[in-house]
Amino acid sequence: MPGLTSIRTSEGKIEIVNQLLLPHTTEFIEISTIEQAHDAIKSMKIRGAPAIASLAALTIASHLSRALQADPSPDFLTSPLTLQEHVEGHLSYINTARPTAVNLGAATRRLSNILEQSVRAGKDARAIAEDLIREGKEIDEEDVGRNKQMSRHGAEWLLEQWAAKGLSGSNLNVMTVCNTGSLATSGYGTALGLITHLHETGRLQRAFYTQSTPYHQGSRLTAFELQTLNIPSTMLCDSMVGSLFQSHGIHAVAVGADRITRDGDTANKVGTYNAAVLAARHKIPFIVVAPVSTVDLDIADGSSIPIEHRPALEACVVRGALYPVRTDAEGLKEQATVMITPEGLDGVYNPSFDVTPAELITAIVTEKGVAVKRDGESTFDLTSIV
Ligand SMILES: CSC[C@H]1O[C@H](OP(=O)(O)O)[C@H](O)[C@@H]1O
Repeated sequence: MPGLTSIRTSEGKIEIVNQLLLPHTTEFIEISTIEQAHDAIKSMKIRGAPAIASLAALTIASHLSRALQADPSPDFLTSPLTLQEHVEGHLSYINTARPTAVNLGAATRRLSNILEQSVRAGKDARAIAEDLIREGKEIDEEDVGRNKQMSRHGAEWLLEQWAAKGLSGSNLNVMTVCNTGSLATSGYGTALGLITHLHETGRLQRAFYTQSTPYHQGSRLTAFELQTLNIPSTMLCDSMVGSLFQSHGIHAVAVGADRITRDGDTANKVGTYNAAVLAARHKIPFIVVAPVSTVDLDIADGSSIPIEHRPALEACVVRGALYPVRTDAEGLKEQATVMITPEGLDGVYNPSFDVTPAELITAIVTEKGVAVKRDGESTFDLTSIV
């Protein structure tokens, strides 16, 4: 059975599945403007670093396709420079939707570079728009093949590690955090793609995944994907990772990434750092699986990664009721939304990501291959995989 999908396009129409409602409701929403794409990303109707990059790129392409077909043509198609100003404005705007995942910025920079090259080449506005449309669609279309490549690289590397330990015949138990499958990408997935590849090649014993609260990417999305793919899986609460490692033979932890710095520090769903510390204690290989577009060579280490803090309310709802309950609970919903004061925190700490230092990461996998640290090194040289 094919995997689930985050985005679908037909006759120039873009639709996303509203991931806030999954798995109990599968509702597709049409995205036809940059503003709608921005809202969908910011409100997490669509999420996952590669998926939000694909939506941004496809929305720009769709916007320009409609402009080329409009009669009369919109003013911004009057000249290359008016087009460049118009598109750069949209790229800057969509880039503000969420700060941590670098893929969104990588996609908008790629479109900006094509725009600049086409303007410098002396092309007319319509030809430049056509270049941007092609590139925007390419950013989405290339994702699935890239994910299958990195998944194979990661799975083969992991099997080699265990074969070297005399476990060549064993199937593997792999734990993951959050959702990094088809719902987080344009298809197949990254870390969940590695798990899928092991399953497809008969080398997976079982997938384990954390709930990944408060959005529940694990219990709502990863669960849905693994069950759809008929992959044997077990869910655990975020606080149970240590207990799992104490009581079960886990052969690896494979996670995605939202931003990987030059030295290999990695921002990913909050709870990833906890799992990395526990994996190190239990000597379990910890693998990051992500496309090259997630690597930010402009940032030396994790201290410079912007960490998104989500609205307090998103962490305060349990079974439909609001928590933490305060004795002065008058208008708690209003209080829940103002618990994080402009000056700092008051009552709810709700970062969406954390940073795992390179020293806790065993391998980083992209579509170009696998990088490991040199003996005695605590950071990576990612040159061979970017
Ligand atoms: C391949 S998805 C990468 C990354 O994105 C997720 O975050 P979110 O659900 O908030 O967009 C999670 O950190 C995944 O590992």
